[in-house]
Amino acid sequence: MPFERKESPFDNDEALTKDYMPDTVLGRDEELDEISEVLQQLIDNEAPINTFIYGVSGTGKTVSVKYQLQELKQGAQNYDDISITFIYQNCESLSSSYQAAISLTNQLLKDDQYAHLHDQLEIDYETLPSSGLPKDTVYSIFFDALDHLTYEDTAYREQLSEALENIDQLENPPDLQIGADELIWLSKHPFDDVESVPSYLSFPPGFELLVDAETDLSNTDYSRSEVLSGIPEDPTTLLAELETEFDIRSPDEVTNYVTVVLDEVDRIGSRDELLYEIPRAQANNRVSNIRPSVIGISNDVAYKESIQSKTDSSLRLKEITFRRYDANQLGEILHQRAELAFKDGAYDDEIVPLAAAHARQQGGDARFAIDLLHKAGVKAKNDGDDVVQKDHIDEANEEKERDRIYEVTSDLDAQQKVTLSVIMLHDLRDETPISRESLYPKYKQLSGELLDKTTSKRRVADYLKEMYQLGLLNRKDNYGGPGKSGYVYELDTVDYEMILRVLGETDPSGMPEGSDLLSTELIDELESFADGKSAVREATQTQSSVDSWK
Ligand SMILES: Nc1ncnc2c1ncn2[C@@H]1O[C@H](COP(=O)(O)OP(=O)(O)OP(=O)(O)O)[C@@H](O)[C@H]1O
Repeated sequence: MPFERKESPFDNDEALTKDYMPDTVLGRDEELDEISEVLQQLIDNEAPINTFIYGVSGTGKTVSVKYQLQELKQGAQNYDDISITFIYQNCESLSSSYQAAISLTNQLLKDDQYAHLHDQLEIDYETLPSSGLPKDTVYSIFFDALDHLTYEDTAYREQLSEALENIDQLENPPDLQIGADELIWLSKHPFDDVESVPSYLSFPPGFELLVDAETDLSNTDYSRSEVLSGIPEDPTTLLAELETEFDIRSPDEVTNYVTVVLDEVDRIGSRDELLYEIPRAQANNRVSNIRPSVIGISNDVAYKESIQSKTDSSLRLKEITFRRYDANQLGEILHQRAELAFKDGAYDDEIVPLAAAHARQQGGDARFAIDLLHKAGVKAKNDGDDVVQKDHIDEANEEKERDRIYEVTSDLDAQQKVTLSVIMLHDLRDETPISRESLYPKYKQLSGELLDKTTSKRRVADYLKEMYQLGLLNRKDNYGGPGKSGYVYELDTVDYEMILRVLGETDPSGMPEGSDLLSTELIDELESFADGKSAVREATQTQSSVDSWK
């Protein structure tokens, strides 16, 4: 069938993608203020504050930080005594500080605006290899790179190069054969103080001889005037003259701030020393040209606690907490996105509060809310509907819930899956909620038959607790006296089809080869349940599908 363009409710579906950067961040006034308080230090040219931002998923941490950094960048343009550089790193796929340092360094090495680093770091690589280098080497390259993110190395050099091209505008222009890099270098290394010249600098012939011989050229073939013909005798004065004539701010008058943002920093786990090394880099003499600081972002509460135990007051670590969105805030965010994403009149206004309510139930996750709108739009398009309606949102929500449950369930190991099948069996027999004690005999039997081994009641209690924490099971208090489990369990969302799919998968970890977890007993019970359902259905003439058994 030839492809033909479909009618679509979308005007700009980009506005519902995960990397879309909104013009305004809604409903986060307090949090934005707290971030701006931290960043204000840089505008005020005062000691930077290190920050740790915590909040559950989708509470707008990343978008708020990025938004405020943009604002700060704009604000900073009004002040020429500060230079501010940010580096953003998502640590999602990194498992140590070593990897984070490599990734950050490579990000800088790949960035055209920092092309000077390739010369200045004097490393043999275009980018650092992902493994193989000693940790100390990686750290020293990384901090060296940070130390070169300065005004002098960027804007100043550019302006100076331009000034040198127009040097004939000076009253007494010197006859120069060197560029901005050499001039800056010379101004810092008077001839009698020079050990070696970096390989990336290019001086006229004879310069190195002059350097080696210091001021005495008697044993060379060069005369001093010959060598100095392309080199200013007093580079410091020439620089000062160029700065004044061409209105260039001297690097001595500029403070360089470098802020490293480590998003999802909990992913680098316990080997997270970078988070502490960056703020201390100046005190530990790892950098001398910049004032470094760090912003760590995480949604892991356990990580937040570990940070608190590792930091002391010398770190000046300010903590900012992002609260969950309420339904109104989610509604505002969704309204903003829906207006951008959908064509005029292509969505029913009711979808916004409905999607907000669903997302609120998911813990106030804005990412979930926006994705719901996107999925609903795609559903409307595929159904050939001009307008996105409430039904599309509900369907999208169910689909997302199924995906979520499938994801967590398929990660369970074989023992946990057997426990899940036992709960399902009891559920089919109307015997839930059920206690650990009551389900243990069936667990023991099925686990023995299917997996050839059983575990203790205590382990089964652990499985139940884990599945409760994953949101697969509901749990109620049912204290049964000393030594008895205090809880009873039942399935949270009863989607037998999905559980069967997970149980039927061939290779869950811990399974003997060639078997699956669908016990004959479970299948029989399910069949009689389905028969019962169809009998009820026939009797009541309802249209419910076999998929929604319960
Ligand atoms: N206040 C807001 N205004 C507009 N868009 C928002 C707002 N909050 C979140 N979003 C959007 O929701 C999505 C998730 O936000 P963000 O990535 O900032 O959350 P997060 O708290 O960093 O989540 P995680 O911890 O999972 O990384 C993004 O697409 C973002 O643009």
